[in-house]
Amino acid sequence: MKNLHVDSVIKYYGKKRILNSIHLSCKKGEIVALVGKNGSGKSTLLKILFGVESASQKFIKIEGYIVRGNKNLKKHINYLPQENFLPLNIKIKTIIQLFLPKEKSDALFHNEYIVPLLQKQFQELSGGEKRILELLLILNSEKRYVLLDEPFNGVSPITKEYILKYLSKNRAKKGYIITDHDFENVFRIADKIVLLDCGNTIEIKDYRQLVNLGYLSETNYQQIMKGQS
Ligand SMILES: Nc1ncnc2c1ncn2[C@@H]1O[C@H](COP(=O)(O)OP(=O)(O)OP(=O)(O)O)[C@@H](O)[C@H]1O
Repeated sequence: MKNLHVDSVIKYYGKKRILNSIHLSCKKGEIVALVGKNGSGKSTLLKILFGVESASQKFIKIEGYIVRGNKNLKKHINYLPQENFLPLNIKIKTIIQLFLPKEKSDALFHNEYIVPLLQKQFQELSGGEKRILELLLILNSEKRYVLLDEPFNGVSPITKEYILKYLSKNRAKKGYIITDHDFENVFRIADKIVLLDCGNTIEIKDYRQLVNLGYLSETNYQQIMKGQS
């Protein structure tokens, strides 16, 4: 089975139970939208999956094999954190060469969004420019599963549209778990929606459930329905 499967994740911060034995899976070629209210634990779950946050308990299987140890997780999974992660004072061209194999870096050197940035250092980029560079590096990495924590944050509408098309075009190559509060755009490309609520994951079959469970307002729901008609 070509998928990333996680279950029985339990996480406490102090005495507060954040994740309550949750489970989640993502097939290769699938885009999973992980949504939930502020503070519901989405970032925590992605960090646990990538192995940069500990958990009291977790069980992760990748393509049928149980994965033990955080180093092994990183062999298969890449992660776009909410915060910038690239070195500040290195030229973008060098960062791309360090981060990607030659074939991929050469392709990125011709990307319309990257060309104007190549001779700059990361610290000289705007927030949105930083985000698209980091996102394209993660999406072009060799890893089979990617976790994207708020990829659209600070990104202008036209660039967002570009990212959505880029993801759709490349969807077959990897499995994607995306969390972002721009629910309308994320839902447009998602194959599956999972709500994190009170420490549990709930697979959403109907947008109405998101209203009943307090994630969307009635107005939000009408917006989605209007967008679909
Ligand atoms: N390092 C930490 N120490 C203690 N509590 C934390 C820590 N990181 C997160 N939390 C708490 O864990 C809960 C889940 O946080 P998390 O950042 O995972 O939520 P989220 O769903 O990603 O939220 P948002 O949508 O606002 O980004 C919150 O109550 C938060 O206050």
